[in-house]
Amino acid sequence: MIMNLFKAMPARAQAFATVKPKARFMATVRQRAALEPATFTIRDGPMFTGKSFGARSNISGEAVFTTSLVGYPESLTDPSYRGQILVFTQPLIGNYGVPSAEKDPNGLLKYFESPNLQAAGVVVADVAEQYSHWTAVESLGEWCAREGVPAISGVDTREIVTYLREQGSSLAKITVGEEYDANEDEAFTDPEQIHLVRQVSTKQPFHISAADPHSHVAVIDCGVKENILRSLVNRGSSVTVFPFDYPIHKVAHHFDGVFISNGPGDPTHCQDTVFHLKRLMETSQVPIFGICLGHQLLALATGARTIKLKYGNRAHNIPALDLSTGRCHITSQNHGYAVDASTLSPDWKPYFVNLNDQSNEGMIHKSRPIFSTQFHPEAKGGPLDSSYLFDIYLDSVQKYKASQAGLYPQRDSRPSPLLVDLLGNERVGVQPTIGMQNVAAAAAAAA
Ligand SMILES: NC(=O)CC[C@H](N)C(=O)O
Repeated sequence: MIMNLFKAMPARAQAFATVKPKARFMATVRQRAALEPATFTIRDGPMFTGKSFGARSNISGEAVFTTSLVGYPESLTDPSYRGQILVFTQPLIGNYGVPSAEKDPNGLLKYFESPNLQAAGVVVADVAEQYSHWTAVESLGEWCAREGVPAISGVDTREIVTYLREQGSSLAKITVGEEYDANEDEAFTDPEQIHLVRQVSTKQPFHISAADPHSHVAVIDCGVKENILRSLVNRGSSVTVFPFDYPIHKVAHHFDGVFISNGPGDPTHCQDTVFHLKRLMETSQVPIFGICLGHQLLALATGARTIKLKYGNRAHNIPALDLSTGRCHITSQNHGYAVDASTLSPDWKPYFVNLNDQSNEGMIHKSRPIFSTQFHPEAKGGPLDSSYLFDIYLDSVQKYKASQAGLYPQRDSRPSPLLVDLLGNERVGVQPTIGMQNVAAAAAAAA
């Protein structure tokens, strides 16, 4: 083994000598940038000094932690992380690099959950500068720098996470450069004060056709993960994706099902969506499925309440008990809010419960095909234990479609050319994340 390593060395040295001068120069620039000091400061809490490996800019946001071991490209492109500084408990992050924004035959991103890096900042104990994977096109540091997202390594993430567990999710900032004066701070930006869904939702409807569609679902985009669209389209349902505040109840009769996506921030910011969902359930029998923020919005629409958890659940291995079968599923999660199950109205019952902290993990209507989950059945990253929920949903969608055949004979699963031919097939006008200052500026500009 040792002999093999020695044998490999001259070959590596030789390979480096053949690297083009420009590439060598870029590598040196990157190395220098990587050596720059950076700080991670928690408001009213400790400050940690480390090294910058991302963009040379300062940001602030809500510091949250994830205990997921893999899946950093998926997590960091999940729009639900918008405005958050993500602290990884897994100590070595970046060793398999970052894939490309390549698309699949349906026009959906193959490896990312949205086109851009969504988190406001990244905190790791140890970043891998060398990476290796067949899908990788760049390093985590190169990606963060290109996307304008600051990142810090060389800090004790155990201490940070212990603090966040004890104090709860906290406002924090990443500052890059030699001099840091805690007193000269720009204010800590609080993403809770910003309507983050408005920033990540498509500005206009778009359409993705399944190859041989059996149904057509309307998706309310609050920051939809690409794998939710893949999960529907690959199971044979075309999707038309609507902005979060689109009056969905006015167009629902064109569709066989309505789906409510995940998304960032406080669910109570989306009062328009909540009102439209309430009207939808009053005026239509259409099957509805909601995931994460979608679950919280559906709950608000039925009159239930949401609460903020101390530090949330962000992991790929959280046990959720299906109360209808007694089976436990290992689930992928990323949320800071939860539905208060004690406020569910009599037509509803809890569907799943979290076996770690007993928080609500889903609800189901007692007689209609409407349900929602706090966890992510589409995973990415995470286990696919609960992906069968998409099958249950699409079964009810097809049943509903059959029951409507007499009422709407003109409707077929190839959506009306009038409705969708004019639509594009990707998210429209969604801003990349370029640090929380920019997120705040964009919010001010949009107001
Ligand atoms: N993944 C999500 O949809 C997150 C929902 C919501 N923003 C929360 O943090 O609870």
